[in-house]
Amino acid sequence: MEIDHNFYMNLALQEAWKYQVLTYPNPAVGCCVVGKHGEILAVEAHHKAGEPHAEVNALQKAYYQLTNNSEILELFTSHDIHTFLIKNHNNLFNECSVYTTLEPCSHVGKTPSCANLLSSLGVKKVYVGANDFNEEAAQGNEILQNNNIEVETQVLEKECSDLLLPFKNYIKGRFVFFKWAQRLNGTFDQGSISSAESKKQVHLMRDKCDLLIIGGNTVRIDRPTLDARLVNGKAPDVLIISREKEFDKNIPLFGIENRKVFIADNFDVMKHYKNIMIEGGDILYELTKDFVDLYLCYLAPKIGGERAFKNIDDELEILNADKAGEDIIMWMKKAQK
Ligand SMILES: NC(=O)C1=CN([C@@H]2O[C@H](COP(=O)(O)OP(=O)(O)OC[C@H]3O[C@@H](n4cnc5c(N)ncnc54)[C@H](OP(=O)(O)O)[C@@H]3O)[C@@H](O)[C@H]2O)C=CC1
Ligand SMILES: Nc1c(N[C@@H]2O[C@H](COP(=O)(O)O)[C@@H](O)[C@H]2O)[nH]c(=O)[nH]c1=O
Repeated sequence: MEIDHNFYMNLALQEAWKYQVLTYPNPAVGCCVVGKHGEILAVEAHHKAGEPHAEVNALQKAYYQLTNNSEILELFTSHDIHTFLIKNHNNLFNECSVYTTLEPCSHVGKTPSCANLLSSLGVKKVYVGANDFNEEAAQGNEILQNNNIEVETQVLEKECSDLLLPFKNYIKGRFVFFKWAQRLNGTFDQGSISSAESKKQVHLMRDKCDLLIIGGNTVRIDRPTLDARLVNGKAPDVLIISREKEFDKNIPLFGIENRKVFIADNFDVMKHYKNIMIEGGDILYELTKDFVDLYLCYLAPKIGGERAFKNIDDELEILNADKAGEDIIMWMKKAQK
């Protein structure tokens, strides 16, 4: 395998996708710090809005790799890590390169500016995937260049832009993704399919989304709860898509405090929500295909079940594939025809 700039950027991308959607309303971002001999010092991502950016997490780990000083690992806020690095860097990063999927931020918001931090540390070169189109945070490249840091842009630009698709939609007002679990023979029915790790990931996503859409039949068959209990998270509001008006109110999803449940044969209520997850089968897939932005499939190494996605003639493009426990997880968008 050729170890080139794309190789390092790919590591940053792969790490960032693990937190896709979980950084809402922030973008998913990854960062890789490389030492003077090409050795990987850190591969990190932004985990959650309000917490350190990918660059800060990666520089924290890289500092530890270079110094073995574990004091820095005891710091958790972006502000504390910035302050520590600026005070203690001792020009350690002068020969290091930094690969970041998104232009380092220029503005001081909930966290200090990453472009300023990289400038203060005097890193050798910064490789950037996609430029920031969020006007508030853009101009990071310019700050770096004004501080004599070499900057190379558009490294794996298409892949880094795809990573930002949810964020672009948050900014426009609404992001919708369709998630389902299936077996190797394409079936999605008859109970538990996913690994424990996948189920935990799905609960992290439920915790972050504000509306969960589900089919009427699923509610009648599964009698689901649709909360985020595996991660002690909050339960999203629920929209049941159905031709029926009434459901058995003893079904656990109706018993969750502070949750709204809508029952409708249309999607109008979506206009009040910004981060929407659909958990559905083939019928819901057809009903929602005009407005779904991304698809997320958990593929389990199992065979069984009965109902599969049939009579659907669609092509999707895989944007990222990873493992979640025993399952393969795939983020996809509609293929350009
Ligand atoms: N593996 C996974 O990730 C998932 C699996 N499932 C499984 O799928 C099975 C249930 O599938 P099903 O609910 O059919 O599939 P879908 O998730 O595709 O939901 C479709 C629902 O839409 C409603 N519907 C159909 N046509 C219309 C219409 N024209 N207007 C409004 N509503 C309409 C129906 O509800 P109604 O009949 O009330 O009108 C139907 O139940 C269950 O076994 C469940 O466990 C479900 C979700 C995710
Ligand atoms: N079986 C299955 C899923 N099924 C979805 O999860 C719902 C059950 O949610 P809850 O009652 O909160 O546990 C169910 O109705 C269906 O929408 N999802 C997955 O990620 N993997 C799985 O294997």
